[in-house]
Amino acid sequence: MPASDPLDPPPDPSLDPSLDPLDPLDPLDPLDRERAHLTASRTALRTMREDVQALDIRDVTANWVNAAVLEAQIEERIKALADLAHTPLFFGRLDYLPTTQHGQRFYIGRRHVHDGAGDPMVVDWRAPVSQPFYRASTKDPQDVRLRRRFGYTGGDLTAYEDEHLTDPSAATFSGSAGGSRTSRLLQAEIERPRVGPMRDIVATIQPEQDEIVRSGLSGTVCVQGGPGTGKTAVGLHRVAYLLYAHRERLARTGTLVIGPNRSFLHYIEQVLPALGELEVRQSTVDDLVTHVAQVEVRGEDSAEAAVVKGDARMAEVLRRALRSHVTAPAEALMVVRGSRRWRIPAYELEEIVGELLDRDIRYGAARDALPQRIAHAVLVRMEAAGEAPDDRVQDAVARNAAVKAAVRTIWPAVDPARLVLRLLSDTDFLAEHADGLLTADEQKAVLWTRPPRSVRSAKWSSADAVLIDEASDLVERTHSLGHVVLDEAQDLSPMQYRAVGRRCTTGSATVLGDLAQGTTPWATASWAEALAHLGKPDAAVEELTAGFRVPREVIAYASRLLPHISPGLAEVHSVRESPGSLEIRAAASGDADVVAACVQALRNEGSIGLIAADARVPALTSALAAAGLHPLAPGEETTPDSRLTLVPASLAKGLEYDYVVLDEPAAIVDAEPDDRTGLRRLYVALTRAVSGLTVLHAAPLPPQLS
Ligand SMILES: Nc1ncnc2c1ncn2[C@@H]1O[C@H](COP(=O)(O)OP(=O)(O)OP(=O)(O)O)[C@@H](O)[C@H]1O
Repeated sequence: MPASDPLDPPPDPSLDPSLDPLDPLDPLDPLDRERAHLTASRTALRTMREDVQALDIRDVTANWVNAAVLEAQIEERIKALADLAHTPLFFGRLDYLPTTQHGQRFYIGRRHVHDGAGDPMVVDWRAPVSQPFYRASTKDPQDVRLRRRFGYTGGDLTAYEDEHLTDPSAATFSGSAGGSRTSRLLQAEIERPRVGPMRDIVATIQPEQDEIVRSGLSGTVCVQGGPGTGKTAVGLHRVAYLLYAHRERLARTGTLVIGPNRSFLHYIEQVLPALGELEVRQSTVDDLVTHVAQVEVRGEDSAEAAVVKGDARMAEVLRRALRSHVTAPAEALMVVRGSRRWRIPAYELEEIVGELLDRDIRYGAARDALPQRIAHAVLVRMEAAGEAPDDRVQDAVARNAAVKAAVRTIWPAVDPARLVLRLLSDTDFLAEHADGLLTADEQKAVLWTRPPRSVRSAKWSSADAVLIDEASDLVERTHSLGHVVLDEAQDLSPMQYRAVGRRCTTGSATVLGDLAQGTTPWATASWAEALAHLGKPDAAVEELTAGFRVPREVIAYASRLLPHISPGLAEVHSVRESPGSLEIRAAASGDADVVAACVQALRNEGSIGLIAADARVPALTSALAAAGLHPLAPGEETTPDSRLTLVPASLAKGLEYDYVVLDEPAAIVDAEPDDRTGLRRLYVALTRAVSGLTVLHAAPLPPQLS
């Protein structure tokens, strides 16, 4: 584009090296200068979009298919170049020392913007040149002289904050709001009311989080972190980073985010699109496996049965049961071709079968290979008899009716769901294959008391679907993706880890969780074990301990439970400067007090979560309705007009609200099969609040809290 093009952005004073923004004699106010750069960047972005819109593809595409593909790509590009009013184009700036990057200045934003000459006006936060924005410090300035963060109100640039990384005498943070030892913009971001879905943290990713976000694609990372340490946020930003750094490879192989339930997935689903990534699938483990198993989950297991079904020993039971379908041939095989007959004796067939069983290949692949192996044996005989058969003859023999019939008997097709159905209904079949693996009691626990008639009529449980998934993988290898993020991983059973692991056998994973928040009877006891089941025993385990959600006083209160639920685990240290509020009240008049506490919480700005034991939800719904309050369900998006959510304790994990009213802690503990699980559930519920927590109790509080 010529320099005189009227669409060229106006000259940008912030990039004029003769004007130093830090020079007290500079007549321009730094904020005005930055606003001018913002305006110029927006104009440049508009021009980029208009350039794409004006592309004429008639002459460059040979046929309509290519044209349609190209048009779709252009549409995507136009969408990606939209200027969203409430998403600032840049949130930071780096001024390098003259020794590096030619002393250049870079504005850091969610996407790359360049001017008419192709020079960057905003660089993508994921570009290597942006990394010091997240990692540099006065101890290690990484050749950066100045780091500047910007504050926005609505879409307007209203504040900035500087760190002079090479000047030890400067106040740690200085800027339009004055000097401070901690970042006021970070504090403001953390304390911003939480109405709406989860949002990105791209402007304020912390150094230890950034290390995880930017770690390489080839390795699996496991992150242990207490409530609110940013595990989910880090996992999602890691996906965005990997898609930037390895776009082509991941476009081919695919990326998947796994969350604990659909309400959680609804809550997080906007983060990646906000970062410009629209192509990432999000799913629960249940959805993943039922899709493959092609069964519906309609049943529920007792805790005892689910623990056994989720145990890794079941993988071996299934393997044995599947292989038991292979039978040694009883008699010789006769193959007739033209006027000749070829006889393969039983012992030779047995050798072929034995060799296939010894090789570590899938049941289905071995079954597919068997006809060719038999045909080969026939060919050897033909050659010995002086014939000169070629590959076509071998193929024809492999398709011979007698060979096919032999394969059907020796190596029959097995339907994975039917196999599991039989294992769970046929006492003898289970006993035969679980011998030495499961005790008699364990076998009894998994057997159906009233076996279903068919796969379709069976009331499959979640754990059953995972068994079918395992069996399917034994028959046919599961397709592996390039990268899988597994959130709230601590709740998975060994068999579920295996199900996730086979979806990234040739790729890598990011495993996120908190051992103290494990609330399933099979919850993970150690990450080393979990990673072994996942098939990534060498993964690095990182720990995050800085808390960005829960106020100091509240996390200290909840942490009283830690020695009882996960001894040895580090307590979260809240980075929140403002104290937040914690109130613990004995409620005299039951539900009326809870409703009153919600009404009071609604006087504050932001979202309100009323968390209660699942069984209390109907009564509380009625009590709220009587007061004219109609709460949302978890995962439904809060809006400025509808800010109250009634959260059954079983669905609270991963979610957060500005103010939380916690109903009857003892009921939350009692609803679980054992004390430790109950206290863990309570720990989750106590750690959902961003600004204030009110605990109401009619029954005595669990003694571990005192
Ligand atoms: N660097 C950061 N800057 C600003 N906010 C952050 C940062 N890191 C995390 N947060 C915020 O802290 C809150 C908690 O983060 P997140 O939900 O990712 O934590 P978590 O470790 O997954 O918590 P839980 O264990 O409870 O699921 C979110 O609102 C997130 O946006």
